[in-house]
Amino acid sequence: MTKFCDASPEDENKSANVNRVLVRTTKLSTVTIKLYRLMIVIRMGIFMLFFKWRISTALLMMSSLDPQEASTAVGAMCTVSIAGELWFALMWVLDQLPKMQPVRRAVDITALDDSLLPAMDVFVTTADPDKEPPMVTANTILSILAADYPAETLTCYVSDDGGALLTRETIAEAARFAKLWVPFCRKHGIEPRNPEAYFFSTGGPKARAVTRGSDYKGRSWPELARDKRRVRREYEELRLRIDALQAGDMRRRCSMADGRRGTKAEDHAGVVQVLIDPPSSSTPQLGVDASDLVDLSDIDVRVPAVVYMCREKRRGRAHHRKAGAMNALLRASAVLSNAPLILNLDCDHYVNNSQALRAGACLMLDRDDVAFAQFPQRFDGVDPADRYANHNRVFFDCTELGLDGLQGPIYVGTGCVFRRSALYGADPPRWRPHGVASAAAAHNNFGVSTPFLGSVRAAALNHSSPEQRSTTRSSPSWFDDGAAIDGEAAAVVSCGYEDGTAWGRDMGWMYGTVTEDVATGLCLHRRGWRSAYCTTAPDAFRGTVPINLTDRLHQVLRWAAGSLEIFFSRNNALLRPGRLHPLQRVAYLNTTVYPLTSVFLILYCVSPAIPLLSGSASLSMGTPTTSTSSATYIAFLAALMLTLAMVAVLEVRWSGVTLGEWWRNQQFWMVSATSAYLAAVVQVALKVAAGKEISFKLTCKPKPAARSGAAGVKESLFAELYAVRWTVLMVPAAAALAVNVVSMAASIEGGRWRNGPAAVLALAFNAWVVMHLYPFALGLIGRWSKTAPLLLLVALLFTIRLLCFVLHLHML
Ligand SMILES: O=c1ccn([C@@H]2O[C@H](COP(=O)(O)OP(=O)(O)O[C@H]3O[C@H](CO)[C@@H](O)[C@H](O)[C@H]3O)[C@@H](O)[C@H]2O)c(=O)[nH]1
Ligand SMILES: [Mn+2]
Repeated sequence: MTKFCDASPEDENKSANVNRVLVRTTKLSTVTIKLYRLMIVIRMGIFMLFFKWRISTALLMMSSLDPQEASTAVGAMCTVSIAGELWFALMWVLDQLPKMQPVRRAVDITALDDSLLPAMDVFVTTADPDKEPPMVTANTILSILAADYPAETLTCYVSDDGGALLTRETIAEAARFAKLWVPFCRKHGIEPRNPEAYFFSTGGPKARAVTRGSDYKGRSWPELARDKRRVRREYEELRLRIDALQAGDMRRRCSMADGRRGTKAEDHAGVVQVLIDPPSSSTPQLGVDASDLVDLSDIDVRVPAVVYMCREKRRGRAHHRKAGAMNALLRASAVLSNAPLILNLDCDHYVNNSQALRAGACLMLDRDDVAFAQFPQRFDGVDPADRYANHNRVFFDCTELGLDGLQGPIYVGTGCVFRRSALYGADPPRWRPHGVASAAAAHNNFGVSTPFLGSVRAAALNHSSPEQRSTTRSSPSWFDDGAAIDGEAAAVVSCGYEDGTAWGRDMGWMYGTVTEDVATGLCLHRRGWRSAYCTTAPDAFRGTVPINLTDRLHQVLRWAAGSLEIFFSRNNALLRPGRLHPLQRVAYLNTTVYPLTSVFLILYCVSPAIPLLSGSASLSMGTPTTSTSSATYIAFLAALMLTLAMVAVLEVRWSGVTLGEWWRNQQFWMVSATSAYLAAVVQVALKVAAGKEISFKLTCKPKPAARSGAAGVKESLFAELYAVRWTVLMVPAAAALAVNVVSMAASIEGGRWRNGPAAVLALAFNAWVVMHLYPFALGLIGRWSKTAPLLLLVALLFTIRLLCFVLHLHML
């Protein structure tokens, strides 16, 4: 019960009306972290020595070259390879520096005072029911409605960017089922509150249903089995109904020759429709004993409000993808519930821990300069080997923790709680010494809607006086004037609303990039806001991932292209730093330039082949110094590799990521850097040079039936992915290594190696590449038809890379 127990200057702006510590922040300062920092510094030192040596030898070699020889080719080659090495070193430094001061935050939700809990609007985005199964969306909505948050302060907004009747009907069905599901969850305190995950245990290892009495948190343990059976039967009926809706939708589309979804998705009217009205008062409404179903006497049966939104879209008008949808949601929700906190979830990310919303609220109440609290993204249905590095653990468990020690984690889309006032372009309190700016007066920034401007004023007021946090509605009573308010809500989602305003530029979610998340977070950080990272156990939210290589590479491509778009926009982190912490700026620079690595990587690999092909410079650029410089080079490389490995091991130790996960990350980095990143560079080059817009290819979400948790699932579920087991794939890898060993042995002459060190290094490198090739080999077998051309291209690049690297060594 101590107040501000770790009172550092950072804690000074804690909210005054919190009398217990909501959030405890610990700086990691173990021996491991100290060693980690030391190793990073040592490795940077080695880099300096290496480059000093590398550049001076290159200059020396060029000056000693016979001018008859085509020294331009040699010069170009040296330049390219040194530039490559410099770039790789720079990228490593940019990646490591922001990770040097990680912190961990633990929230204490029991310290929350329910009466101070701010209202929360949850935004769910959907775009295409063909790629995003309606059943997945329905489950997400149900998990939100059943979350442990006061029903009268929670509202679920669902955006339907496809303008599909199917989506609207699905949400309506889910809303109907919620009247049973939500009280059932409350009665028995079950977890997770996503029916599919609860009944069919698809939620991964930690998210299994309560099966032991000791874990039971509800009120009538003996009744659980009976109630569960009945609710499950209802749920299965819901599934059938939604399947029938989907089948009907299919028939409808088939009967209309040109009435495909594509045309409707890009051209439809705006709709805002309240599907469940907000519960009227804050006193729990108790249920009755409906003996044929579930006994709900003494259970609060109120269900949070549900609002369906489909913003207007017209052909030829930019709709700005997810960012546009989020901004429309921001305005529509302002007119209706105007909650000070906003949670953003993609339609496939459900609430896995019913306390997650409270955890988010803790972080926001703890400090008033936090614009958003990002949760780690966790996923179901990833194959146990995580071949495509879908879990992205190094990012979520190292990078984001490191950033939290600076100015806060990067916003990466789904699973993030926002402060509404921050999204309206307001400065954080520290930079606003003279009270709230009368931003709401600026019509030209916000657009013209009287109720909306009123809500902005209410939100600003709310931000300055925390005691009235939970009552912020712009109108005295929500939906008093139902029809008028609905009409106004529809007006703020019309496609012309944003014309001539600051939406997408200084307000709301940012436009101009396909990764609106990174850009939006960057803009908030630049204004001086900070963010916080919120890890919970069990995982707060869980989502789905692309399960085949094609979809995964498309996703990586979109992220890479979006990042580069930010780099080449007015949001460039280097040119417009604003109030960014210097290391935060480094982190943003890293997140926006990384795809360029592919260019250096490929040039680096191909450059040694150029003189070979042109025949200008002989392979033996040999000078008497060959063997010594080759040995020095190898010594440097060995030191750099060794320190890299040590940094990795230490990183793995402090963060709790496994070495396997770290390795998978490296592997998939190699895969992406030689394929998707290069494509992203080309896309962005086309955009910068010719104004060709980058498209947003929606990720396909697997259907619930195909989804499965990582633990205890038989591998047969991944039949398509696992045509061949890993062990079998060891064979070609071992063969490749054997070939190398033999060729190395063959290079022994008279008891001495010709070019021995180079051969050893080539061997090691070969082993490395072969290991990276693993995921490809697996993908190739699993998905031959769809990914073959792509895979062949990448495999070709790899081969070139391998050959060139070996040649490169021999040329030194
Ligand atoms: O025009 C569009 C396109 C997409 N979406 C929604 O945006 C979300 C993300 O799309 P998805 O295809 O699932 O992309 P992912 O790569 O899986 O998503 C990650 O990366 C995106 C940025 O590229 C972020 O927007 C997401 O929040 C983040 O989870 C989904 O809910 C979509 O329904 C829309 O609402 N309108
Ligand atoms: Mn997604």
